[in-house]
Amino acid sequence: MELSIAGAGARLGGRWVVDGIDATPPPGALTGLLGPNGAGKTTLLRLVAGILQPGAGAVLVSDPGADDAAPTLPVHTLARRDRARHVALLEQSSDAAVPLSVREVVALGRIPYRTLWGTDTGAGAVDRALVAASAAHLADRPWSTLSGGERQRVHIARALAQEPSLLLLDEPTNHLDVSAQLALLGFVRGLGVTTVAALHDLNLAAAYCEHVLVLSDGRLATAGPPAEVLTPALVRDVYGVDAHVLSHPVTGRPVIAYSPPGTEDA
Ligand SMILES: Nc1ncnc2c1ncn2[C@@H]1O[C@H](COP(=O)(O)OP(=O)(O)OP(=O)(O)O)[C@@H](O)[C@H]1O
Repeated sequence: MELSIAGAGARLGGRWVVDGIDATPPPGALTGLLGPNGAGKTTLLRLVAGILQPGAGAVLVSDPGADDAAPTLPVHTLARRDRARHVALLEQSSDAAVPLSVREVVALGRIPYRTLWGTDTGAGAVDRALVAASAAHLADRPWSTLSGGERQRVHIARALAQEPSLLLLDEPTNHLDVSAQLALLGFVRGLGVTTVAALHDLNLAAAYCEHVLVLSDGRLATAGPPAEVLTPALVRDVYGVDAHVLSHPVTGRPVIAYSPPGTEDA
């Protein structure tokens, strides 16, 4: 699905917490949404998901039913069921204790596909999603007994079971161990689905994202391929941290080496 964010803004609590964002994440690729705490990443994801209506500008997507791929449709005007079929938002996980098994939680992602008779035509989607999120071994466990990282995998599986054409992930690597972080982003990148993921780890973004959007104080500070965007000046300006940007010896991707405060002056 093609996505175009055109001057989008959101006003919450009497101020513009997201302001005048213009961005076109590349279709079919993984875009990283970066920025310090409170920069507006979650709010922008909610705008893009269509669950928050922009107070200014628009978020446009291509019409899921049309051949023309140009993004012309304001996402918040999609019928609820269409939106639920095409757009998946993985929010920062809640710890609600629901009396469901893992498989039942993942199957919640299939609700938009149920017919009037309660049948789902996407046989196997739940199993495929469980495997993709490295959660197949958890399928029969009660949800309430899972660890934080296991729950995160199940949340991801539920979003994947939706088989969306626009995937929005809010800190998807939260709680995951290094191996699971790499596996998840590698998998998502390989999906070929337009994906926007809020990430705090600049090195993960540098390693896996084709494109990054950097927010600062609700505005778009810069956007582009990680190798062009993730410079020492950017890390200094947006995060207030000194850093060196190295080149990964194998992949050639940027590696950010942070300097603890005071060490650059020594
Ligand atoms: N409902 C709301 N009412 C008032 N202010 C809000 C509301 N929701 C978010 N904010 C404020 O908007 C700003 C952006 O919040 P948002 O959650 O989008 O940031 P974020 O970049 O996702 O942050 P983090 O990295 O800490 O998760 C913050 O200052 C936050 O306090």
